[in-house]
Amino acid sequence: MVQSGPISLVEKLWNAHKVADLGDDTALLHIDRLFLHERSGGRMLQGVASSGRPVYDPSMVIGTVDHIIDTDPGRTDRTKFPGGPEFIKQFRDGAAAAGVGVFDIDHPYQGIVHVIAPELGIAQPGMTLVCGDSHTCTMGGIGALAWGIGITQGEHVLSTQCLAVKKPRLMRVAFEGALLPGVTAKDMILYLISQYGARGGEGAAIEFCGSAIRDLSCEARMTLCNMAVEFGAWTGVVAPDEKTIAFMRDRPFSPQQDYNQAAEAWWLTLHSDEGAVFDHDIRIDASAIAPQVTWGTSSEQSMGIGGTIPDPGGIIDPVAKASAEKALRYTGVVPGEPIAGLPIEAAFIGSCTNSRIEDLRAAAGILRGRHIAKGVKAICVPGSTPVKRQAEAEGLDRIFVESGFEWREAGCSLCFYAGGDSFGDARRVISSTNRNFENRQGVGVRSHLASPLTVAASAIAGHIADPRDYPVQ
Ligand SMILES: CC(C)[C@H](C(=O)O)[C@@H](O)C(=O)O
Ligand code: SF4
Repeated sequence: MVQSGPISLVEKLWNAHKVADLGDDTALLHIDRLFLHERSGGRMLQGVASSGRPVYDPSMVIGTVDHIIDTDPGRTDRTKFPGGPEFIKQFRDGAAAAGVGVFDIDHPYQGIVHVIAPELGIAQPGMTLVCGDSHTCTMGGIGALAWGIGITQGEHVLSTQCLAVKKPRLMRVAFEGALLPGVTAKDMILYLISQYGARGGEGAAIEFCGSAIRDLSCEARMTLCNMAVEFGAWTGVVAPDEKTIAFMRDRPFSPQQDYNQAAEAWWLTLHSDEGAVFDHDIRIDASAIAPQVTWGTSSEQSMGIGGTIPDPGGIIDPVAKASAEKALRYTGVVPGEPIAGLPIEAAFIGSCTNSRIEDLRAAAGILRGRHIAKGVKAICVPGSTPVKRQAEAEGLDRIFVESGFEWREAGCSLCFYAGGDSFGDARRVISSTNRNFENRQGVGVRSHLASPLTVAASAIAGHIADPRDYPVQ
């Protein structure tokens, strides 16, 4: 990375956290916050405990339960996930022994780790944030350098509050122009991945910029950065601006009183300098993006809602061709068939991609005064208990329930089937989540990724539908 002259946002964040140069393009970075969840956090805590080392600073480590817990109303610790109660107990015991706080199942701040961290103001612009979870990059949406780590790296952070990190290559993705109505941040990122491939951003730190990014809310920027990892990237980040400052104000753990002015002034310096150099530049015309929906088993197998299923016969690369054929077999769709109109049996709104309050408001706008199609199993899982409470205060839960959706407790839930939950007999699901891999949402379940608007419209129609055909009423 360039170290003098104009520098990029990512370099500024990098330099502000550099403790030492380790050579070989690697630096020791200070880590501001480590987040733990019960799926990977218990093992990190256990690893450190068995090594006999203390946790360096437990107050910089924050735990929550989200992955394995049930989301049914009235849930208890007796999760449906096989072995789940033991997993949860190991996490709780490890956290208690290390002095690490956990937003547990009945805590008002409980929720999906990437949703609660910014909403509570624990994740802040300019910070380095890590978690044993690939979607940690979500928090780049508020201008933090945030990335997923493995168990061993988590143990290093627990013991030292530092991590050795190889410098990523720098990529800039500019979305210029205005989005069309009915098009969201989810559509932007699916479009990007469909154009450049699921490895298009491999290993990169991506700065998302341009007028269409400035126009997005902070929550939408988080949706976009959430799926940077589905583009193969190390992380994604958006420079903080006045919207970020407004978003951060008065959150339970955001800088208060004397500190907030200094913090805000610093946050506004966190942008790429004019003339900063990037290894790769991509420019996207935002007005060319239609609502997206995936047809295959990779996020790159995505297309505009008006499109038809591609014919793998036209693919020259034999590997890509074989993978498209395999995806078609799994998802049971036919080349040449329009994607809109494909019957669905289930609809899911939730996950760290699209379960924040703005997502629920947007979906409820479409569902209000309408009912989902007969035979569709539809489930809404708010991303956090605070999101759930807020939605209930606004009456959104009533709209979901009256339209035929189940209204759940917060967690990852059917995003990855780890709660041991299922869509019942339903096989084809339209889902606001981020991964459509084989068996991701249940054995044999075919997942079509889309925005919450498209999920809501499709649930009403009983088939994959264009949200623009369902105006807010
Ligand atoms: C269980 C966890 C480690 C995993 C991840 O890293 O992303 C999960 O959140 C997922 O989305 O597949
Ligand atoms: S909501 Fe889904 S993608 Fe996000 S952390 Fe949970 S399991 Fe992973």
